Order: sequence, then C-alpha cells, then structure tokens
Amino acid sequence: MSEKIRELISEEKIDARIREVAERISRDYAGKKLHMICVLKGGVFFMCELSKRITVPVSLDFMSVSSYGNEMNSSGVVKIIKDLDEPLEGKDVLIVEDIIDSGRTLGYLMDILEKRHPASLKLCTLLDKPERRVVDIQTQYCCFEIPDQFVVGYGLDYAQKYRNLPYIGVVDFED
Ligand SMILES: O=P(O)(O)OC[C@H]1O[C@H](OP(=O)(O)OP(=O)(O)O)[C@H](O)[C@@H]1O
Ligand code: HPA
Ligand SMILES: [Mg+2]
Repeated sequence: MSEKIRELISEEKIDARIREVAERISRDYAGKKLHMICVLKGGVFFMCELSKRITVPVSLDFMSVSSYGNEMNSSGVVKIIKDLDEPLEGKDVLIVEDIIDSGRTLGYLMDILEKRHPASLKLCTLLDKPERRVVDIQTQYCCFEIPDQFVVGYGLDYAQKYRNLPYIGVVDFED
C-alpha cells in the first residue's frame, strides 16, 4: 500500500493563526515569564514558530513521550522517553503540543506535571481532533479544530515520515 498527501491547512493559514495565538498568549502573560514545554517530537515545529512570536520573556524545555509508535492508533500506554531538565515549581508553564487526539498523552502528562507544583499550567495545541476524545482535556489555546482524519506535516508523522512538510495534510491510502 502507498499513500498520498492531500493539503488540509496551508502554510500561510498556519502562519497567520500562530501569529494570532501568540499575540493572545503575550497579552495573557503580560508582566510574567513564560516557561514553554515542547512535547517531542511532534510539537517541535509549532514550538519554534510560536515561541518566536511571543513577546514576554520565555524559557524552553523539552519532554519526549510516545504512545503511537509507528501506528495510527494510540497504544493507550504513554512512555516517558526524555524528562524535563528543569523543575516546574512556581513557574507559569505552557505545554505546547502538535495535536490532541484521544487525549491520552496529555491526560497522562498533565497529571504528572501538576504534581510538580507549577504556579500555573496551561495547554496550547496546533490541532484538536475533538471527535476522537477518550480522555477529557481542557485546552486554553488551540489553533485549528480538525475532523477525524489522520494528518501529517508541521511535526506530525506517519511511521516517522512527513514531519517536515510545511503544511498539514491528510493521508490517503492507495493500493
Ligand atoms: O491525544 P493522543 O491520542 O494521545 O495523541 C496525540 C499525541 O500523539 C502523537 O505523538 P506520538 O506519541 O505519536 O509521538 P511523536 O510526537 O514523537 O510523534 C502526537 O504528537 C501527540 O503527542
Ligand atoms: O492524526 C494524527 N497524525 C499523526 N500523529 C498523530 N497522533 C495522534 N493523532 C495523529
Ligand atoms: Mg507527540
């Protein structure tokens, strides 16, 4: 089986929307410092573009978790592959994700991170697929809601491919 990628959200639309969300975040955190946590690997492109457009002082940290492996459905078991370098205590923390699908990854992550006593803990996602939700997740900042389709690009992969596409595309499978 081979696959074709069909554009769903263009690079220009993503760029414009990230600017809007970054402006909102900059207003909401005015007078504060923001500690941004990127959920690797998928969140890395979004983290870079978003953080460049935020105007309050920012620090960055990275955490790597995996639940999908090379599959199209979450295994339900979330594994920490790399933990944060810095403690969260007293910090205003913003988690940056590429997509919320079942919600299992963030459900697990938010539980762990809340126990580290940040001053505040919020979530910013590039994409949200609400139809697929299994675990309830409160999102403060979301760029795009999408239908129940498997997407790639802008950090998102299918079997580790297509992360570097500058747009979001839907995977169509062909024989
Ligand atoms: O809401 P969920 O159903 O849990 O799915 C969302 C998560 O799945 C993907 O990560 P993945 O585990 O594939 O690792 P990756 O970011 O390294 O691709 C994606 O980047 C999210 O982190
Ligand atoms: O639609 C998706 N695409 C890529 N990775 C994902 N992880 C959860 N949902 C997706
Ligand atoms: Mg991920």
